[in-house]
Amino acid sequence: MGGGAVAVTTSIAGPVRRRLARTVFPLPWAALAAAIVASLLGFALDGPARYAPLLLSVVVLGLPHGALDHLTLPRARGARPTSRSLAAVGALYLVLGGLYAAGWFLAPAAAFVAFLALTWVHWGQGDVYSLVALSRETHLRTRGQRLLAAAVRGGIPMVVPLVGFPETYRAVAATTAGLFVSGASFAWLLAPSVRLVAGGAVALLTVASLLLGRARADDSASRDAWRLDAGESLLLWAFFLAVPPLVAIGLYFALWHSLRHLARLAALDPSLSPALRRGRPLSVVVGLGRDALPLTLGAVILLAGLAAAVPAGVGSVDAVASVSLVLLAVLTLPHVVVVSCLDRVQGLW
Ligand SMILES: CC1=C(/C=C/C(C)=C/C=C/C(C)=C/C=O)C(C)(C)CCC1
Ligand SMILES: [Fe+2]
Repeated sequence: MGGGAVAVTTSIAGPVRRRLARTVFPLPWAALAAAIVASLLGFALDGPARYAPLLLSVVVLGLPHGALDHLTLPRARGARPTSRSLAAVGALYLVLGGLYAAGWFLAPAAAFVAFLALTWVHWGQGDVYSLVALSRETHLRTRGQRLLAAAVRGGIPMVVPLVGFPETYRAVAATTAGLFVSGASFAWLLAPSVRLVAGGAVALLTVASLLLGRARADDSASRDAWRLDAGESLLLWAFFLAVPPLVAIGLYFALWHSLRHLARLAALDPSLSPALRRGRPLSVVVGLGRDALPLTLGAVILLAGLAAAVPAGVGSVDAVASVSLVLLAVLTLPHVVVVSCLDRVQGLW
């Protein structure tokens, strides 16, 4: 793979790193494994309850994980947010979010496909950070390896549900685009060739990334990091193959992506470092929660505004879930810009 070795400058001190790793890794593993077992045993949520994990994930950890974007970059640079930096993030959200929101009204099917691509990139980049920064010594040594790992980690949640549950996948796409136009069916998603090519590509990427990582892991610490990567990759494959997508995406978004990002932000906040060092999780949660509350509430108000604005109206729980997805999409575009800047500041790429 191209690119020289990159050294990540996350500067998370050893004890804090270990503590964060103990929070961020085992809990979601257990939850995902339990969901796999429950699904294999035939337990399934029925009717409107199917939407509960997704809707809960949006409010509980999902929106808050982005609601700190205005504080993130100054903190990563060791500075305090200024009115200028706050205005810059506000303008970014207004312009990019506004343009993408207009895109949903003008070309909803394309906007949905763009959302899948955006999520692929973003969930991939988030996982690469955790893999690199929370391990003692990473096996992901080069930029090329990290790009490959990002393609795998973002690709699994976006593609594997299509392999296992094509009809649910199609229905969510059609309902979401259907908020804006009638007749969006997304029937092409059901074509076996589409599923085979997409699923096969992500499977090949997974194998390639793990083989390359194994070859680059040349000491015991980086071999541990590789084992964690391999175990997680297999867990995610099994999870998205076995667990119905509305439940799976909800659990993943809250307990995997958002929790990891919040842990990353906790390590940046100087006021939380005593609590992190001493292992006081409640103080960390309260500290993060306080900072995230205003803009989480702002986003809930936006959700109500968006629900009122979509042409089809919102009269059912699946439409509520779809409006939430559109809001997530619109907020995720500027969020990806902030997180990509953070990746750069922290030397991830
Ligand atoms: C709900 C759902 C889907 C899409 C979810 C997406 C795209 C979520 C993105 C969330 C983001 C970007 C959160 C911010 O970090 C799929 C895969 C179509 C399958 C059916 C269920
Ligand atoms: Fe995110």
